[in-house]
Amino acid sequence: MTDVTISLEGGRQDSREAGFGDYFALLKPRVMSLVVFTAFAGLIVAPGGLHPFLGFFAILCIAIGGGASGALNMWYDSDIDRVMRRTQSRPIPAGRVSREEALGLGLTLSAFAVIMLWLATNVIAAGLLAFTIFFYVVVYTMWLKRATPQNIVIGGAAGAFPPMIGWAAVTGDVTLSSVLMFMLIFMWTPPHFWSLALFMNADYDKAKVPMLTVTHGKRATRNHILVYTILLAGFAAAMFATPLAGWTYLVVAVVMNALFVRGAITLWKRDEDEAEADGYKAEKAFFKLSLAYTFLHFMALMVDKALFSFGIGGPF
Ligand code: HEM
Ligand SMILES: CC(C)=CCC/C(C)=C/CC/C(C)=C/COP(=O)(O)OP(=O)(O)O
Repeated sequence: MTDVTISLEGGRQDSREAGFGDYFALLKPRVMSLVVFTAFAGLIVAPGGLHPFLGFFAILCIAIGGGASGALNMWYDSDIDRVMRRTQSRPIPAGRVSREEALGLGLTLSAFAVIMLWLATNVIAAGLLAFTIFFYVVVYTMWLKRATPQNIVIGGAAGAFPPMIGWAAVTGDVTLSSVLMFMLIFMWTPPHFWSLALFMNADYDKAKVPMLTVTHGKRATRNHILVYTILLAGFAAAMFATPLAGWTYLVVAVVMNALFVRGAITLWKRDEDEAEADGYKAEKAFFKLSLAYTFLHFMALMVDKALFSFGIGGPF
């Protein structure tokens, strides 16, 4: 373990020796938990089956690959992370892990995860994992994030691939059903992130990251959240008419989309004085709801798959 004591302007300097927890934090474990869960859902709802050991190993590879992409994101973004309050105590800006170590860890784990997934399952799943890491690190982090307020709309595709990877690990292909799961996350990402940006705007402003809240203001961001949430609700409802979804999905989709649209309308109606006065309560609640939204939709798809296998429900 290395003791890094470089001086980093703005970062919260911490010269204690780096421990396992610091290297683990580089993998963005909290965010990746939902990424891994959606990959797991893709694997479960795919037709056919994988030996439980191989299935577990495939999910482990996706988790390692996702974590590695988080480390590469932190390697490249250490200058931004040093400026933003939310990210200042991450291992690199805090001075506990060097950029070189994060780069080395990210590249090694990426290669390991892709090769192992290939050996354990197939080239399509491994290729998708490699492409996802590339998309998050190169397309989103290195290019779009600092270039355009559409950064997360396009870059969000990276976070939408994991269920496709899980599906491909079982079937070895990319089909309409796996693309539908991709689309659900792809359309969910903008409301998920922009609600957070509403109460984290000062950070992005300070770091000069062109998030929509910075370039077009919070009013425009609230309008965008509403439009994307309505589009998402339409798409989520239409997914009921596909063989992937059953009655559990329908119930979850109706409840969660009603709540999500209601939340988006609440955010749309609020002005900044009101939001500041109550500490962005509604925005924070909407962000939390966004996490439950994805978790429950994918959970419902898995429950329906189990019910189908008992002959209950059956594809619509
Ligand atoms: C480009 C797309 C995305 C952007 C820009 C984005 C941005 C963010 C940010 C800035 C946070 C706060 C992170 C922190 O804790 O420091 C966050 C939290 C989170 N995101 Fe996303 N996100 C994206 C896509 C996703 C995807 C695809 C998933 C999973 C399917 C996801 C799951 C989560 C979770 C679970 C948290 C909460 C972590 C916690 O408990 O602190 N995000 N997101
Ligand atoms: C399997 C695999 C490779 C999965 C990757 C999934 C993926 C791309 C998730 C995106 C999640 C995320 C935290 C984006 C944050 O944006 P940011 O990096 O701008 O956030 P930050 O400010 O917290 O660093």
